[in-house]
Amino acid sequence: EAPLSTIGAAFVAKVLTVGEQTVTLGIWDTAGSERYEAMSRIYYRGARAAVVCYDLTNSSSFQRAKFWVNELQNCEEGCRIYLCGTKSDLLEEDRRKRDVDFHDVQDYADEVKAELFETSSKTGQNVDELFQKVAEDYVHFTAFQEMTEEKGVDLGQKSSSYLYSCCHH
Ligand SMILES: Nc1nc2c(ncn2[C@@H]2O[C@H](COP(=O)(O)OP(=O)(O)OP(=O)(O)O)[C@@H](O)[C@H]2O)c(=O)[nH]1
Repeated sequence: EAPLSTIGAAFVAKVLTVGEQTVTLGIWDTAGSERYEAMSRIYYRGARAAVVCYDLTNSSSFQRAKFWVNELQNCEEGCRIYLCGTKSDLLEEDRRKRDVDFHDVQDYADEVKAELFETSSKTGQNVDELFQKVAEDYVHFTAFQEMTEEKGVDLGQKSSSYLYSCCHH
């Protein structure tokens, strides 16, 4: 069956483990099309991470992904960006289907300080790895930053309540 287009956004929570901690990611799947542009903004406001997807077999989708990366960089300081090339299964079938060069995207990712993953929702390739990285980065960078900046935690103290309040144990 053909999947339906996203109208507005869909939400899913994903629970992951990073070391000793359990992290619950709240994931909004927003529509990438121009038609819903204004609506998508509502959902990524305040986001700590954004997975910007493009189709590896369609170079214009990568141009569109760059638009969203710019948006995020301009509007959401503190939002980590993950570039996600989709449909990698099609490239395994036929390499000639690749329309977006891996190294070009890697250079761009370095430039905008984004991570890069090539995934397939059909085979599941690299999907868990992508979300695991999002959760790990959240724990390593964002949670720590928020804990020190917003709560003014004394770094000399061994434990803080912030991580406990934002992550389940
Ligand atoms: N072969 C293959 N096809 C895929 C993959 N992911 C999505 N597709 C196909 O690509 C088309 C679009 O997929 P969607 O997941 O609806 O794409 P989207 O960008 O979320 O679309 P909107 O919800 O309208 O924003 C569908 O026909 C899917 O079957 C994949 O990993 N491999």
